[in-house]
Parts: sequence; C-alpha cells; structure tokens
Amino acid sequence: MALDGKTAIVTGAAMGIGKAITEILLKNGAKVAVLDVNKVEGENLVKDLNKEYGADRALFLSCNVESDEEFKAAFQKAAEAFGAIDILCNNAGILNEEKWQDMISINLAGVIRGTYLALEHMRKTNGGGGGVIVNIASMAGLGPLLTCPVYTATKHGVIGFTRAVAAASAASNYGIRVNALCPSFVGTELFTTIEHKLGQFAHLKGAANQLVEKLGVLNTPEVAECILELVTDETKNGEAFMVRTEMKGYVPFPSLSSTDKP
Ligand SMILES: NC(=O)C1=CN([C@@H]2O[C@H](COP(=O)(O)OP(=O)(O)OC[C@H]3O[C@@H](n4cnc5c(N)ncnc54)[C@H](O)[C@@H]3O)[C@@H](O)[C@H]2O)C=CC1
Ligand SMILES: CCCCC/C=C\C=C\C(=O)C/C=C\C/C=C\CCCC(=O)O
Repeated sequence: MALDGKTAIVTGAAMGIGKAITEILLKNGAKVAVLDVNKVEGENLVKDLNKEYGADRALFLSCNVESDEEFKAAFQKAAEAFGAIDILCNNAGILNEEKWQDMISINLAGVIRGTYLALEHMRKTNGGGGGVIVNIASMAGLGPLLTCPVYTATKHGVIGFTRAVAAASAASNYGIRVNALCPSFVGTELFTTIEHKLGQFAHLKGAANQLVEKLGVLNTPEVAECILELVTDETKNGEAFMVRTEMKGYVPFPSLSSTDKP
C-alpha cells in the first residue's frame, strides 16, 4: 500500500511515539487524524504540522480511547473530513502499575475498541476499501518486565489479539491487515516519568535498570520508521515486529495446529 493520498488515524498522537508516527505518515503523503486526551498538546501539534505539511493534512480530535462514544465520534469525524479511513495506529498507552485497571482499559481494551471500529469502517464486506491496522505493543508483549506485571499482561494481550484478529480478518475477506510493533525502551515521557508509577514490585527496579543499560533507549523516529514497512508491505499480516537499538525483525511464534483453523 503506497501512502500518498491515504488517510490515517493515530491514537495518543499528541506526544511521544504517536507524534513521531504522525510525522512520518505525513512526510510520506498521508493525511492524519491526531487523537488524544491532551487537547492543548494535540491542538498545538496540529497547528505546527499543518504549517509544515500543508493546510488540512492533519486534524486534531479530542478522544479518550477508554470511551466508546468519543472513539466512535472521532472515527465519524475523521471519515467525514478525509472521505475514508485507510490506516489505524492504536498507539495510546500508559505505564502505571499503581493504576493497573486503567492500564487494562487503555492499553488493551482501547486497542480492541479501536480495532473493532476500524473493521466496521474499513472492511470490504461492509462497503469499505480495506486497509491496515498497526497496534503498538512492546517488547513487554514478548517477555516479562518484572517491575510491571500488568503492563506486561496488557502488551501480551495486544499481541494475542493482533494475531487472532489478523487471521480472522483474512479468513473473512475483510481486506484489512493487522500487525503489532514491539519496541524496547523509548525515550518518551512514559519512560522518563516511570519512577513513581511502579507498584508493589518497585523494589526490583535495579534489575529493570540493568535491562535498560543492556538494551539501550531508542528515539521516537527510529520507532516510527518501522511503521512504514508494516503499513506498506501487503504480505505482512498478524506479524509482531520487534525493534531494539541493536537489531530489528519479525518475531517467530510456535506453529500450533489449532491456529491453522478458524
Ligand atoms: N516509551 C517506551 O519505552 C515504550 C512505549 N511503548 C508503547 O508506545 C505507546 C506510546 O507510548 P509513549 O509515546 O512512550 O508514551 P507518552 O506518554 O510519551 O505518550 C502517550 C500519548 O498517549 C496519550 N494518551 C494517554 N492515555 C490516553 C487515552 N486514554 N486516550 C487517548 N490518548 C491517551 C497521552 O496524552 C500522550 O499524548 C504506548 O502504547 C506504550 O505502551 C512501547 C514500548 C516502549
Ligand atoms: C525501572 C525501569 C523500568 C522502565 C520501564 C519504562 C518503560 C518501559 C516500556 C516498555 O514498553 C518496555 C520495553 C521494553 C522491555 C520489556 C521487556 C523485556 C523482556 C525481556 C525478556 O525477553 O525477558
């Protein structure tokens, strides 16, 4: 799928990884709806982006991914403004082990909510034009981050959901591919403000810091770059793409006979 003239929705796009994803999509010719709970950051960003990339290329829509109503309304407004939606990037996420119910609601239920809305808008069997969904998981979706068990669970959930819905979409001829991106640590506000958001396993932060030392810290454009392949390569569906400072690549999963069947 070439990006020129395509339209995208990115959640949690006012800052961090979502902002970098928005910028790379715009640079490659797409129009982007920037969804976020942070109105001030979101509106300022869109003002700057429209100056840089051309009027009406970006649109800010206030949306909490925890709210069915707000999410539905944002999809509707984006579809009306752009004509159709081709790409969804479910990026919004938090890391706060003390507010673990919120993490499940945003990191996992928010991704499910966004994906199901996108299937309704985009699937060929409902008059849509097909498209692609990219869910921002984490390396914590592939292995355990000991200080953050619930965050780890939400990201494992995102990968499991992505793989299942990708296979279901293909089996249903929806024309929609679904992939997950799994970055290691990235230098955003989520990462730099972690100190007071660890829960009962905060005493293990020494080991987590050693892991940070070992893996290093990515910058947001390095992560955003990986989105392009998942969006444009029509052969990629149900993939988990890991990105680390020293390597990147598709994660192999065990082949189970039960996953060959619907
Ligand atoms: N920073 C890191 O080390 C890593 C982050 N990730 C994932 O990347 C995604 C983005 O994270 P960062 O950019 O690092 O975080 P960030 O904290 O820098 O930015 C998150 C953005 O999401 C928005 N947001 C938060 N809750 C929301 C909600 N309920 N509805 C709509 N918007 C909401 C925030 O306002 C903010 O603009 C998350 O899913 C995170 O789990 C994955 C791997 C590593
Ligand atoms: C006390 C420091 C903790 C810092 C945590 C901050 C942000 C983390 C964000 C993530 O999404 C996690 C990213 C990468 C590491 C996750 C898991 C590593 C699993 C390693 C393994 O395979 O065992």
